[in-house]
Amino acid sequence: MLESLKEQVLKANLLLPKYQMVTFTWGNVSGIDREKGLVVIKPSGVPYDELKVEDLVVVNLDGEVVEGDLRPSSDTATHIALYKAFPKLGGVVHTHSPWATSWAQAGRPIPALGTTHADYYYGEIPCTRPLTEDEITRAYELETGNVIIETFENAGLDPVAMPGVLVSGHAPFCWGKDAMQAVHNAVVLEEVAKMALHTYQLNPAIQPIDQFLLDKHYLRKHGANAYYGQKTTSKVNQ
Ligand SMILES: O=C(CO)[C@@H](O)[C@H](O)COP(=O)(O)O
Repeated sequence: MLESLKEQVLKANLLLPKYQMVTFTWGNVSGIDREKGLVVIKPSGVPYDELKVEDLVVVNLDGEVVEGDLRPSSDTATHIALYKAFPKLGGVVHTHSPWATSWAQAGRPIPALGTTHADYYYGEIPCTRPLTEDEITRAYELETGNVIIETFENAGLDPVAMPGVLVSGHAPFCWGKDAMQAVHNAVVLEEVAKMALHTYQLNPAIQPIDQFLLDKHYLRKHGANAYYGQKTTSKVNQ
């Protein structure tokens, strides 16, 4: 069951150490089959260099294991909450990548300071509020998902145009149309977080880029008339 999704989720998980997004067993990637209502996710605590496709765990949207001998990621409830709230998500990734995690630990959103950011994130990358003691003790992973959803609802953010978030005091979660795009967005977030910190060191007074530059870079890759790369329908570069 779900063999092709399992292969993609395995491949996506193995990109995390390749791109130095995780240390030890930190992080996790999942993918969803929305027709079946099933999520394939990394098993908890398994070293990436030992991870095999048969180790992956399949859970339903209640978080119940329906296939697999190992326990699913400890962050499974967060992944499921995001899939339920954001119907266009096909893959979710959580990392502790150091630069993005530094911004999350500082409780600071990452402003769009340049076009690298604008190419993937349509504006400031939000940081959630801290979880309350009750949320942490009662249902930590579920409430981690809920605080992300709350952050997006309060700010009126589109999770397609903003494919990631910083969880205050914790680390980033990213997503995409599938597990591979989710990891791609996580790698970009880490790069953008590193650049932003250095940008502020060079110029503490720097302001976010203007809306017209943000629009140009985001929409040339993701808009209805996108013309970046070789897969677009537009024939004319604006
Ligand atoms: O958020 C964390 C730790 O704070 C996670 O990244 C875990 O480190 C990964 O847990 P598993 O997916 O192996 O259960």
